[in-house]
Amino acid sequence: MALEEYRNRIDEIDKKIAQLFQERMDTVTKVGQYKKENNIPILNRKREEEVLEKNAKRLREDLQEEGREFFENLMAVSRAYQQKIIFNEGKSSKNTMVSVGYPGVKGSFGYQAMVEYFKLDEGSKNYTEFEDIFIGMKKEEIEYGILPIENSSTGAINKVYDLLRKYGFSIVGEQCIKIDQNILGIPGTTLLDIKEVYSHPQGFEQSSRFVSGYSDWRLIPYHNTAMSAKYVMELNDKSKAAIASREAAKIYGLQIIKEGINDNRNNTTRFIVIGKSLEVQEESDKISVVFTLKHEAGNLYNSLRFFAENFINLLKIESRPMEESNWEYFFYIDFEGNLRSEAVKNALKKLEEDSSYFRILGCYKKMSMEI
Ligand SMILES: O=C(O)C(=O)C[C@]1(C(=O)O)C=C[C@@H](O)C=C1
Repeated sequence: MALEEYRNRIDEIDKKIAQLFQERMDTVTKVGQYKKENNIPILNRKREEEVLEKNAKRLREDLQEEGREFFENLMAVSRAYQQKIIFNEGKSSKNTMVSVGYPGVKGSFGYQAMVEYFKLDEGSKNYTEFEDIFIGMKKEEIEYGILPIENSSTGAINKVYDLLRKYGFSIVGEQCIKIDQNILGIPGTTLLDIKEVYSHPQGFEQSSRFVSGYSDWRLIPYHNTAMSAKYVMELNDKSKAAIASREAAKIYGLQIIKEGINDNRNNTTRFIVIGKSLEVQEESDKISVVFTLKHEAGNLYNSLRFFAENFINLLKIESRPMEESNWEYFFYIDFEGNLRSEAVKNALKKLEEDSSYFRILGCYKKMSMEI
């Protein structure tokens, strides 16, 4: 077949796709209208996953990856259209606009987590410190915030646990991000040129094995890994380097001097999405609570017993010191379940009775990440 004939064939196919696209967008508009009337958010991650699964299976095996990408983009276009046509009329309908605060700058892991979770970066705002996100929520600058809570190599991010309790916002979702740490420098830098390295303390800690091999390097803690990459780009000096992601190298025009320096190949950070209030949905399958117990023998054992008796699977326990009383703690517990389930209601009722302080932090969809 000649090129001309192939192009004619493509034109025919595109004609059909264009008709179907228009039909789909008209239907998407109706869904958008329904969502607006019923105060339902545009993004429905569960539905999108179903659409992707269903349609990938309809395709030949060698086309499934591309098919997923096609439908992912198609739904991103649908969402943007719903936003434009329905939610943006009369622009200031603040409660329907998703605006999210993330830590760091573009290219930070917080930024990546935000894009993954909300599937967009419009209406987002960056903040330097974790606490600034909580303050931004309080001042109603943003509706949601996304913050790292735990890393698979270095453990809990204590500051975020403390802020969660201090500000009283709720966890409404979570997102895991695979973390890669790299040595970045201006083009032409070699490992031997480097004298000073900038990164977030987490960046140093996650790459401690590699970094310990260069005892002459001065390690300078910085607000955020991507911000250190930006700073190194601005310094434009071969003796300065940053530890940050590949994404940050791309955004700030830096060269990757040494790739994948994180000690743990499966280095993953779990982020939580915080909102003003609880958002319990049918598919929510994880709950977080914080409580304190009277300082008496057997109290923690007794409270955890309520979970075992109700066959509830505990996922994580973390303790944080109470500033006002030495050697007493706030316990943060994550467990499987939905707040509407009887077993969960039973366990929480008993736990609340036994606690001197008790708060449900959130009930949201658990993100499992195979490694
Ligand atoms: O089914 C919906 O809830 C829609 O709004 C439609 C649609 C789609 O394009 O298929 C768009 C956005 C949602 O995140 C999920 C799916």
